[in-house]
Amino acid sequence: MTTPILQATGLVKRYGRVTALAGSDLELLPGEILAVIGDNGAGKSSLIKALSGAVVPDEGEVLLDGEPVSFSTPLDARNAGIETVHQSLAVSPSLDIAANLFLGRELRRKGVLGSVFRMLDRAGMREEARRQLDALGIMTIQNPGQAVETLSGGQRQAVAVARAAAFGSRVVIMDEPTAALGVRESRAVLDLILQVRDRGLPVILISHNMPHVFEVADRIHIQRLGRRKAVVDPKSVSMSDAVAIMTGAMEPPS
Ligand SMILES: Nc1ncnc2c1ncn2[C@@H]1O[C@H](COP(=O)(O)OP(=O)(O)OP(=O)(O)O)[C@@H](O)[C@H]1O
Repeated sequence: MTTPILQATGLVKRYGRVTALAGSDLELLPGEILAVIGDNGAGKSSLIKALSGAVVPDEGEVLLDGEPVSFSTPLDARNAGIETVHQSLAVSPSLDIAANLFLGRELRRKGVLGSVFRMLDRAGMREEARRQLDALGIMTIQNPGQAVETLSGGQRQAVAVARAAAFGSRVVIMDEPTAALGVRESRAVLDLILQVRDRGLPVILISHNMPHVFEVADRIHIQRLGRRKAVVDPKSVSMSDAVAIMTGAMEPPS
């Protein structure tokens, strides 16, 4: 059997009396897009937060490439190669695209200018940003020096996805990346997600949008009442059956 890139077993997360995760498992295989679907409150966000270091689970284990890991902060997860694109976009509108791509890990100038005077290598960052955006085929962005506040919602989302793709060395997690987008912008972001996968990075995609999920996912993890209820193959399960399993109207196929 292939070793999952990212695996969670028996995750429990309680918030006071609410149990958000009641022993949840998850497996992300190399090179796949794993969609995570579930009704409101099923524990999707809590699951993703536990995998990305945003919450520390009360119980359970997370394995990265088969090795146990414990993330106390999102930075721990990032340092381990797990990049997360959150629902509320963490882009800084007044900064330009290149600066956004490198937010928190800016390139410094070589020599004392960088090491002592902490001067930023702006030209280097723009060049690298251009390279990343080109690699992801975001041709609509002409100039990496453009301020993010002048971009459309889809272009901003593309910048966030590009950042995750650029720095996520092992896993990219996307929480509702198309939720706020129009048809054309959603299309561009879905294409980006496919490109990230095709470049060899596995992706976890949380979405309520069933057509999007069925279009891009290799497997679909169905979360229900804080647990993984089933994993289904979008090629052999219909959208209505997936929704029925998600809401409890139908038992998953054994
Ligand atoms: N910080 C918190 N404090 C208290 N309860 C919380 C907190 N975060 C989540 N919960 C509760 O945990 C349960 C699972 O929430 P979670 O956000 O993980 O579900 P979800 O599947 O992502 O839902 P949605 O699709 O609505 O975003 C819910 O009952 C929620 O109210």
